[in-house]
Amino acid sequence: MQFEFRVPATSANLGPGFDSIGVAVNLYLTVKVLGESNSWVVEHNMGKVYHDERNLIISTALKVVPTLKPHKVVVSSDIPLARGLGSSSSAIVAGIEIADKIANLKLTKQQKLEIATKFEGHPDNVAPAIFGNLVVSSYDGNSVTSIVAKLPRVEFVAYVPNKSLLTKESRGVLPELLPFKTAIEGSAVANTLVAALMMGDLDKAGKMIESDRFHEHYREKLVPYLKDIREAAHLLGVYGTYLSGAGPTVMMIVQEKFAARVAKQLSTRFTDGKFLVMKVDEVGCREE
Ligand SMILES: Nc1ncnc2c1ncn2[C@@H]1O[C@H](COP(=O)(O)OP(=O)(O)O)[C@@H](O)[C@H]1O
Ligand SMILES: N[C@@H](CCOP(=O)(O)O)C(=O)O
Repeated sequence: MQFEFRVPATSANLGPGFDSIGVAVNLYLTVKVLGESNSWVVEHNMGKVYHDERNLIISTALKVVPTLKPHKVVVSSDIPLARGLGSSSSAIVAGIEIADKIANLKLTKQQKLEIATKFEGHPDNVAPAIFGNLVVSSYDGNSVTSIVAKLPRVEFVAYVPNKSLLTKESRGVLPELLPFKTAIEGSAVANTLVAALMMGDLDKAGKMIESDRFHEHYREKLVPYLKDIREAAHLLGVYGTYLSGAGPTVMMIVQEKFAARVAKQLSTRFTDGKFLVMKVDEVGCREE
């Protein structure tokens, strides 16, 4: 059996939407399944990533269907690894897709979302990787409730540092508990963000994106440049700046057509990484 599909990268949190909100963007993990083989073989040029059944894509497929027959798979990706652009979520979604196709499970998107969230632990990246667009979700440890929404017309500028940061390490600096007052403030900010996005009020959305109470403050020591980029971005009229996923990428939401200019101007000052201009992916995981 041969098939090909791709999964978009995702940018999670948008500030206060910690573990809940994410958006699909137009960088892709492309997977070609070439046919049966004596053992699992994954061809790729992604550096330190396994080529056998220990590869996250394959280990995920085998978690879904342990008896899945081995295949030869060719993977290419323009999603940077461990940079806060959801590479592991895209790999998990790809693994579920492989299991679904080879074993003819006929899973619905909602079933794929439930499985992916269980594996990843939170739905904010896997949901937009599956559905495309902006997705707001909640997960109670058992089932996931999601709303897929279109964003107003904006572009994204990402500062992707040269140095990686594993999500696990960046979650390690977060507190066990939040004071009740902080939690209430954080929830109000997140609610207002979603309402502003739905009404297309990008100025208020930007203000809320930068008012997170849940995680950015704790992670600042891992991403000291966040504050400086945010300040510089304000001078360029950017709507809002946030830590993409667990970082280290810093994401800016920018008025359409200004993104290239913002990226160019910031790249003269922030030189220990690259700037990428992205658009929303409105489709999510799809067959090629
Ligand atoms: N396409 C892929 N194939 C196999 N493993 C992958 C792939 N993409 C990501 N991974 C694994 O996920 C790790 C990064 O996950 P994580 O720390 O959550 O960062 P990210 O923000 O990129 O999701 C990589 O170091 C690699 O082990
Ligand atoms: N809500 C998570 C999102 C992690 O996203 P990733 O792209 O860094 O894997 C978090 O902030 O830890």
